Amino acid sequence: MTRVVAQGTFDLVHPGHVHYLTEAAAMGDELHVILARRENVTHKEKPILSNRQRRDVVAALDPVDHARIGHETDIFAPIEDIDPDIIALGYDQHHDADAIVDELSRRGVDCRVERAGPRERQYEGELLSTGTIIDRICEERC
Ligand SMILES: Cc1cc2nc3c(=O)[nH]c(=O)nc-3n(C[C@H](O)[C@H](O)[C@H](O)COP(=O)(O)O)c2cc1C
Ligand SMILES: Nc1ncnc2c1ncn2[C@@H]1O[C@H](COP(=O)(O)OP(=O)(O)OP(=O)(O)O)[C@@H](O)[C@H]1O
Repeated sequence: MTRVVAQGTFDLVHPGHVHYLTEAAAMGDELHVILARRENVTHKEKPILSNRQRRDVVAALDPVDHARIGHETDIFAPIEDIDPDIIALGYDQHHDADAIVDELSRRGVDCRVERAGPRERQYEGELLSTGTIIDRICEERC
C-alpha cells in the first residue's frame, strides 16, 4: 500500500487543486491531505475559510482518501503519523525537497518527495488560483 501525502491551503477550491490532488493520488494507493492551519499561512494572505471548512471540502474530493488539519507547530508531526512513501509537492510550492527528506530521515521516516505539474488553462476565463478568484470577487461584488 503506497501512501501519498499532499498538502496546502486549499482556500477556495478550483480545478488547479483538483489537478494537483489527482496527480498526487496517481502516485500511490492512498492519498492523505494535510491542510495548512490558517495561523501558519504566513507566506501569503491568510485563507478566508476556516481550517474545518477547508478540510471538509478537500475530504469530499474524489482523489482524496483522508484529509486532516495540520499540526499547530510541527509540520512533520502529521508526516510521522501518516508515515507516507511519497510526499507530493505542488508545482509552485516553495518547499525544499532535500531539506524535507533530510528532516524526515532524521525522524526515521523513509519517504521520497515528488512534485506535481501545473494544470494548463482549459478555456478562456478559467480561474486557476485562489488569488485570482478573490480578485474577481472584489472586482464584481465589492
Ligand atoms: C511535508 C509538509 C507537511 C506540512 N504539514 C503542515 C502542518 O502540519 N500544519 C500546517 O499548518 N501546515 C503544514 N504544511 C503546509 C505548509 O505549512 C504551507 O503552509 C503550505 O505548504 C503552503 O502551501 P500553499 O501556499 O501551496 O497553499 C506542510 C507542508 C509540507 C510540505
Ligand atoms: N493551477 C494549478 N495547477 C496545479 N496545481 C495547483 C494550481 N493551483 C494550485 N495548485 C496546487 O494546490 C496546492 C494548494 O495551493 P493553494 O492552496 O496555495 O492554492 P492557490 O490557488 O495557489 O492559492 P493562492 O492563489 O493563494 O496562491 C499547491 O500545492 C499548489 O501547487
